[in-house]
Amino acid sequence: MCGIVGIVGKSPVNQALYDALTVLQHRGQDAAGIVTVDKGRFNLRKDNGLVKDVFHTRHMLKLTGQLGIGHVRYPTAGSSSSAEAQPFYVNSPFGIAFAHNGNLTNAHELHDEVTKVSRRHINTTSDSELLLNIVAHELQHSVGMKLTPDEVFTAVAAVHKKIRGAYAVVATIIGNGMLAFRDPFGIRPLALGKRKTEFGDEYMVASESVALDAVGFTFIRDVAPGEAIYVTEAGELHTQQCAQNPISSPCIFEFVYFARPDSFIDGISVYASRVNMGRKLGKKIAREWADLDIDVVIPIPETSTDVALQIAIELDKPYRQGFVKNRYIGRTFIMPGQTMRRKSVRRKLNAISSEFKDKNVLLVDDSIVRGTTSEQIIEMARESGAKKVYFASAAPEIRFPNVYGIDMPSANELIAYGREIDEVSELIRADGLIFQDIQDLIDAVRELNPQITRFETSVFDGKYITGDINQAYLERIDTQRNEGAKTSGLQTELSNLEMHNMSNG
Ligand SMILES: O=P(O)(O)OC[C@H]1O[C@H](OP(=O)(O)OP(=O)(O)O)[C@H](O)[C@@H]1O
Ligand SMILES: NC(=O)CC[C@H](N)C(=O)O
Ligand SMILES: [Mg+2]
Repeated sequence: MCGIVGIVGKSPVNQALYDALTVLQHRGQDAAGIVTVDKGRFNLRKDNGLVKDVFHTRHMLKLTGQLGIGHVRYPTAGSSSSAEAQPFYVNSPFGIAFAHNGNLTNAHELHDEVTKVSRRHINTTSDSELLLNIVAHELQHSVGMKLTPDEVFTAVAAVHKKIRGAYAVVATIIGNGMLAFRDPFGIRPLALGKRKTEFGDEYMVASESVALDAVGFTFIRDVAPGEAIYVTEAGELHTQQCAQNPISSPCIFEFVYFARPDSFIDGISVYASRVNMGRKLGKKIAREWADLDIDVVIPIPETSTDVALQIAIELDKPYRQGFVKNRYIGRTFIMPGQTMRRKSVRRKLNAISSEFKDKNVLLVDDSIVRGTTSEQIIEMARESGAKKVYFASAAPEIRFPNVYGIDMPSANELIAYGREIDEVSELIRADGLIFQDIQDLIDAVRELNPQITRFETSVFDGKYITGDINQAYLERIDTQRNEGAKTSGLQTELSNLEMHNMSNG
């Protein structure tokens, strides 16, 4: 998952973009970037690293201008090279800088079209650079130096027809304004906000509403699936539905893991959805494990805490913080390699022995993906003297690869792939393992906005909402992006030109 943000302001936007990216950091820890527009020029700073490490005072001082966009990256295509950090740039038409959250599922076909038909140069292996060039190609049909909202929306409508997959996008177009749009299924989130100033209204889009809160913008609404938002440099807001058959189908994994609990996505409080997940899973545990002697419920920080507390309430058992999280280590699941992820679990979490000694503990996590966390945490609980260690997952078994912006390209790497629950339980060495039912997960989220009739749930049921995913595609992404490919160098570290990028020095 990546995080994107864009602001058309009435005063310098560099600090607000930076602050917004820091609260979107949980969506991508690999690279960060900001582009601002000032006097008809782009100022760009992007590099691998966390927001606080990428932007130093000397960069911030150069990021002048009242319009800009930003990105935090978690790679799902191409490599982790700094050359694939976003925003990306093309010089024609007008000069466009661009940031994307999601993953295109027809990138392979699009590459041929962009290079051979449009004769555009693609300098990286990132699907986002391709998407930028498709947007640029469609905007090329406009006339004159000032885009009309109609021309912008016609271009977005044409882009929707060409591309498949998940995309929430923000772009700045020199001399014109800021464009943002969301795919026709609304798989990835995008929120729109506004701030009133004495000089007029400022507009902002961001992956999560929490970014609006952090910089003092008021949430207006979610960008609708398929909709485009165009804000001119002067601050006029234009919106239009640009997709033919938009059907809201948000990614359910945003609610399980990705998003911050204080965000609202498509009218749903992420926090409330997690409390609901805890309520439903707690009831299932009470039903199916009635004879189990659980002494205490312990969350695996950080994302599962809201779920675990509600499970403890349902079971009428004490809730204790048995693990302390090192606040200086980021999320382990979105780290780029399995070696790094494995090492980080113990550096990140440490047990408070007294909470485990001679107790039967129920550990709760939001999800079990590769099993990296659960296996090590159960071992830590036992080392701390736990008698029995039971494990509950707020999400169902994850058995299918993700193709929409979550880096789970290979079924073989998923611990529940091809395995029954008791086999997974044995592998992670739990005394008992229980998963949320898929329908309960859907209900937990949907109850908070019944207008949404379906969710993107492919990692649990293998039903890919865009309808274009076949075995050949899954095999291709597996070969390109599985652990072996990443470590054997098949995914070459590009050291290509980082054009228009401020250096580290
Ligand atoms: O089965 P795995 O492959 O280990 O993946 C699942 C784990 O990874 C995530 O935690 P993470 O450390 O990324 O972030 P968090 O602090 O938000 O829980 C998630 O919350 C689970 O704990
Ligand atoms: N997680 C994402 O949204 C990734 C965006 C894009 N596919 C990239 O790899 O840079
Ligand atoms: Mg976790």
